[in-house]
Amino acid sequence: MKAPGKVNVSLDVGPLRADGYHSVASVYLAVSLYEEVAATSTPTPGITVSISPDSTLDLDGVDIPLDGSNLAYKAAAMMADVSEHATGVHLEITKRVPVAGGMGGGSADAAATLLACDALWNSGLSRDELAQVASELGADVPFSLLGGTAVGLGVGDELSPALVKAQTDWVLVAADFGLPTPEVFRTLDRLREAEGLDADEPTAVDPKILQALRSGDADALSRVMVNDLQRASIELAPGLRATLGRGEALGALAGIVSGSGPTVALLTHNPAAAESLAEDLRHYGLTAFPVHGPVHGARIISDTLL
Ligand SMILES: C[C@](O)(CO)[C@H](O)COP(=O)(O)OP(=O)(O)OC[C@H]1O[C@@H](n2ccc(N)nc2=O)[C@H](O)[C@@H]1O
Ligand SMILES: Nc1ncnc2c1ncn2[C@@H]1O[C@H](COP(=O)(O)OP(=O)(O)OP(=O)(O)O)[C@@H](O)[C@H]1O
Repeated sequence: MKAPGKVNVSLDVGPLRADGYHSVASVYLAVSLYEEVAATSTPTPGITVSISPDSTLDLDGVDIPLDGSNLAYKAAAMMADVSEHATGVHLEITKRVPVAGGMGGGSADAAATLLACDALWNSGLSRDELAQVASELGADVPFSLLGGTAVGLGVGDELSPALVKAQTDWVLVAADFGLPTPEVFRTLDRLREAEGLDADEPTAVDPKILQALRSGDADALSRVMVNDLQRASIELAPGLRATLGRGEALGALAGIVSGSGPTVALLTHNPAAAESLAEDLRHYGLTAFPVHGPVHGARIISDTLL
């Protein structure tokens, strides 16, 4: 199975709730950077996980747990609980999405694992039931199952698909460090508190963002994309400001920190512009991937469907 990473084209963050989460209003875009998960039955019961980085991703010094705290492991354990024919299972994850990068890489692993175990054990869960399990695993997991373009409300898990056929072309700049999502949210709360600002409850996304995405108008999109978490990510990693500036100086229409960061997403006019911007950024020693969106959510790998 493969599942995509995401960029939040807009992310409006409300106040901290009693459950430790923040309500959000976000436009999610699934992009063409995929995680892969192969699930195979094992003769002994239990769940094992192995990770093999794709050649495009440097995992040196990156800590990914292989035990019960791995999101893919958790996904398999939840599927085993509801599947009559569950067996032992080995999950082999091929990583391409930067780890702790704000692109929902672990969430993509979880989404791919849900489908892989569903197929392996014939769980009989409906797509809605799978989405329910997904939302128990994390705020971003339901979107990785769904893919495409969607508006996310609640904590990001209440999704409404947005009919977007037009493609937008981006360059993702991966950092050589991660940012823990909870710390980025906490930093935003702290910055707002220091300013004496009370965040409004987000209830809807700016319709201009969906209009720009639907018409594939990258210039219009570049004027309206926004991420409330960006300033918190920059507070924790001030070098991100330079990455955004570099991207724009080299011709990106606009740049945005993806989700909780530190990956930066740079918007371009077309695939050729994305290729050439990525090439230019590599000359500055940056890790840059040209991608496009929207792409499909978690699904069986088939080259003809790429
Ligand atoms: C930043 C985003 O990636 C934007 O799509 C998501 O909001 C984060 O989604 P995620 O990583 O799947 O988040 P989870 O694993 O569910 O939550 C991790 C932690 O992030 C914080 N969190 C997450 C989502 C949210 N709406 N409000 C939060 O405050 C909470 O501290 C939570 O304990
Ligand atoms: N399958 C997994 N892949 C990567 N990290 C995982 C996985 N399972 C658990 N983790 C842990 O979760 C942390 C965040 O992982 P992930 O790559 O999903 O972050 P992220 O992309 O920033 O998430 P999001 O955008 O959803 O906030 C990692 O630092 C790692 O310790």
